[in-house]
Amino acid sequence: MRHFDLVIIGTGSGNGILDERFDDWNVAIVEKGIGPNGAYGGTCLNVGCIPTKMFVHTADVASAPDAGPKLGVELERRDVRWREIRDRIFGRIDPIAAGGRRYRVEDNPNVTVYEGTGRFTGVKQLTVATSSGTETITADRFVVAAGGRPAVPDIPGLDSAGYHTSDTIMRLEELPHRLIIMGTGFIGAEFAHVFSSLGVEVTLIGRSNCVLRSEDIDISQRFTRLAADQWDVRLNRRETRVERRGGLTRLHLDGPEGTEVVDGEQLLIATGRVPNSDLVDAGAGGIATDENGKIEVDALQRTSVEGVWALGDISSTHELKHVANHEERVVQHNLLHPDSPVETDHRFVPHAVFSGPQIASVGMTEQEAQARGARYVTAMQDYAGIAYGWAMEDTTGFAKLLADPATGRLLGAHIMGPQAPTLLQPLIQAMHFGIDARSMARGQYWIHPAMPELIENALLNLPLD
Ligand SMILES: Cc1cc2nc3c(=O)[nH]c(=O)nc-3n(C[C@H](O)[C@H](O)[C@H](O)COP(=O)(O)OP(=O)(O)OC[C@H]3O[C@@H](n4cnc5c(N)ncnc54)[C@H](O)[C@@H]3O)c2cc1C
Ligand SMILES: NC(=O)c1ccc[n+]([C@@H]2O[C@H](COP(=O)([O-])OP(=O)(O)OC[C@H]3O[C@@H](n4cnc5c(N)ncnc54)[C@H](O)[C@@H]3O)[C@@H](O)[C@H]2O)c1
Repeated sequence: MRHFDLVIIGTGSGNGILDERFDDWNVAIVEKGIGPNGAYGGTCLNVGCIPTKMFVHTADVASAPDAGPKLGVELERRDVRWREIRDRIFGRIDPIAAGGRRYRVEDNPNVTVYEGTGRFTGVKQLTVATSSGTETITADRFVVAAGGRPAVPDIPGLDSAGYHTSDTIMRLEELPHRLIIMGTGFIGAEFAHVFSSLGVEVTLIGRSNCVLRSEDIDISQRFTRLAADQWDVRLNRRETRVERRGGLTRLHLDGPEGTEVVDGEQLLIATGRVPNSDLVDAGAGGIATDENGKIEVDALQRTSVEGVWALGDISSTHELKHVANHEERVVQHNLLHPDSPVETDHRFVPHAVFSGPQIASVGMTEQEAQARGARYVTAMQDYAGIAYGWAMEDTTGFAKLLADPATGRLLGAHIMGPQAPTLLQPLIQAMHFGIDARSMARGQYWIHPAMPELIENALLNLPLD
């Protein structure tokens, strides 16, 4: 049985742990391969953040004609060359994944890469099934960075009818005329924007009464209205059955007005993700998981087994790449410096939804502030009320801030509209570094007439004590 100083399971954020400081460590990396091609490098690079945002940018360009008429410009989207779009994106990504694999396999003499699924078969003992057989390895330290996978609901007929998830939808051979998307969270909202901008008719199915229901109430209500203007949005629905007939997938639903059927050439399931703790058989390794299957970690990212760390989607409540990367840096430090460990900082975790419009958020939503009994005031600022908003003729975007009225400290910030993620960044900075709203608004210049004036005005609108 080969024994290592360190075994890392998963090459998403886990891959980033190793640098030259580990050159004299004997390390094994275990990776089963992700996506349709069994790629190296995890979700974000191959089937997540990066390709989706490359499609989103293309979609934004493709939807530019929609903004023309109100500015007195008539534009036309004449042709969408789907295969060219797809192949440009994966023509860039696939070689990066292959290069990452090659680097570890060929250029890291201290690293052994096992290409197969690893399952714990004892405490600090992993059995890996590779194409050349099964091998059991042990190590002083393990990092479990095995991420998650799309959750697929149990609906009669779904398996035989066939479906896509975010792992496969971006590699379609042809654009469908109609696409059904099940799930109104991040992935549903982003792919609805991507495909509708490329000319596909999108039907979006949700169980609750709004789209992006975890967002601040004002954001999700406004977004739900805007979604219904662009897509066939069906809320408060339950799926009862799926069938495939005559080249179409037919989804049977129960809703407020009884039963109904929607159809489309393709069906995308976007109903959340499940952690891969079952795939690694965390339990057999003595590693405690919670009721959602997430590996339990403390502030140092340690699991219930001494010498076993976990990071990213398999353990974090925030399924976001910047969080996985932060946790990876914490684990890296703690492996290298066991006598002076550092803690993960999850105080102000931002996120963005790259849909149409874009959304970005950090800190408390108003409903969370109410539930926690926090003392807070709010301020709203429409894009329509700033000079750059006039230039864009924006009528729907806004920023909403929550702050402590006594200290002026920001509690939450939520933006919906053009460049929302970029506009949010200074507010994240203010929250991290404890800059109060008044100092932030009046302690610096704001470029005129640029979009961040949205933030300046929102800050000034806060009714502080
Ligand atoms: C469509 C989509 C879009 C996204 N967009 C964004 C975005 O814009 N911004 C953002 O911040 N986040 C985004 N995310 C989330 C982000 O991709 C994840 O939070 C992040 O990639 C998680 O990284 P990780 O290292 O925890 O896991 P992963 O990157 O998933 O890595 C886990 C690796 O472990 C391997 N593995 C699993 N089980 C085993 C096993 N038993 N043996 C061997 N190997 C195993 C897997 O093959 C995988 O390669 C998106 C996710 C999706 C699905
Ligand atoms: N821009 C980004 O940062 C980004 C983009 C994509 C994904 N992600 C990450 O990936 C995670 C997964 O994305 P997601 O959109 O799949 O999950 P999500 O949790 O955002 O949304 C899933 C939605 O599906 C609903 N749902 C569950 N079962 C359903 C069913 N049977 N029928 C209809 N709806 C159902 C849920 O109620 C929820 O609203 C996100 O939570 C996010 O952390 C991030």
